[in-house]
Amino acid sequence: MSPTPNRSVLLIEDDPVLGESLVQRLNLEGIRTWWGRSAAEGERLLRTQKPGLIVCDMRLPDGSGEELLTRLLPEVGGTPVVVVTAFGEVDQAVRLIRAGADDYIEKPFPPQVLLDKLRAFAEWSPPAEPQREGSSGQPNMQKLERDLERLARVDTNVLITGESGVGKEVAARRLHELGDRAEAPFVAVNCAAIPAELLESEMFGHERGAFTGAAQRHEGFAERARGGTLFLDEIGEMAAPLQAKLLRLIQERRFNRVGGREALPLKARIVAATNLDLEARVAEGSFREDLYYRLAVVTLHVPPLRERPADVERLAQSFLAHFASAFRRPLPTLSRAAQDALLAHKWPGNVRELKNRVERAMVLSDAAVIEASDLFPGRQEAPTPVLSLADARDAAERDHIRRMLVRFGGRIAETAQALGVSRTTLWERMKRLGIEA
Ligand SMILES: Nc1ncnc2c1ncn2[C@@H]1O[C@H](COP(=O)(O)OP(=O)(O)OP(=O)(O)O)[C@@H](O)[C@H]1O
Repeated sequence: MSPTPNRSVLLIEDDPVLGESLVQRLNLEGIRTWWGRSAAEGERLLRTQKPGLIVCDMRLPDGSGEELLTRLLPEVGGTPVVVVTAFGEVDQAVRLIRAGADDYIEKPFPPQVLLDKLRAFAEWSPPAEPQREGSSGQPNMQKLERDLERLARVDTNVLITGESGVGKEVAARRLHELGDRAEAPFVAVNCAAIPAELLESEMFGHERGAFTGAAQRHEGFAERARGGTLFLDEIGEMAAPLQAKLLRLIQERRFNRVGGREALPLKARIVAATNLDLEARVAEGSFREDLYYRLAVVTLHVPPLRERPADVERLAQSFLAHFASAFRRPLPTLSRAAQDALLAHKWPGNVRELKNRVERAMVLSDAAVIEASDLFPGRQEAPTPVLSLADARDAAERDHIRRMLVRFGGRIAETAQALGVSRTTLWERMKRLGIEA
């Protein structure tokens, strides 16, 4: 019988913000965590507990993590050790890996990175999750849907990342609707669109007479969100002075209206989103590290549309239905060439671009069938390549199998059934045609 995996962590880390967000996140995953805030405390915990993994920062108030680990590594037996280094101090980690540590992480990093490392150690592999139909039947979107359902039940801050137009705000709204806060307001703030000098009074509100022109008391976004969700979009664009105020809001869950003496409680949950590389911003000093750790207790990544071909088809159909109803006309269909063109496109503007293209096609054409040229006007038809009959047959077969795999979310058994062949035949055909599962 294989031993039960020891899902527990000893964290030796003196930074209260990083430590707290890691402990919170690990607990959320059901992983028992001991937190030593100094080298001495870490050593005591190591001798009294039996952690399944040790995560140790290199700079500790009462000594260096390197000294601690060099001394203790011979004693930890097979327990994996992950070293946390400051940005740009990788050589120290390399020395420790030579001395027996198993891996390292460079600061700043969101808690998810640590979880991924944990999973990478074989005994940490999480129990297999049941396959369920999510929003699209594709593994990455199923995972997003599952994460949203799970996170809707807790109150942790969430940072949603992904390219522009992938649906970060849609994900944040879904998180809001799935949880207990659904009846309360969802207040979205575009941190990049509001001028820096107005953002404070817009975010926290102001008292009457707080500044010239403040004729009335004004409720800010934090107050208007009540017990709902305060969604901070484009958080990476927030100016430094406001970052400090937001940190206070998150830490103390209190805020003052501009010109107000009374501290008001923050009742809303904070969900932030960014399409920038926030870790890089932290490393270059334009985004506060402590604020980053507070916001990114859980990071959810929404993949780009080009990695979700089944969503291209599903969303295109739903936008056709949406605009047909908005324009009060019968639901058009997509020609075969239009479907192919949608799947071949790289979608730099993601779902927003798809929505715009479908809307424009329906404005330009009131035919019952939408053609590729309606979706991609001005695009040159590719000249027909010269192919042998055998190669043309292979190309058509390859395209068709790929499309059916997309339609059935990559599930071989269902795809084979729809194609009227056995699973073995499908596997063989895919191998011959160079199609990846
Ligand atoms: N799953 C979806 N279903 C229907 N519409 C969607 C979906 N995802 C995104 N959209 C639509 O695509 C557009 C962009 O979505 P959204 O604003 O959520 O993206 P975003 O990632 O927050 O973009 P940005 O980074 O530019 O703020 C919106 O019009 C939204 O309604």
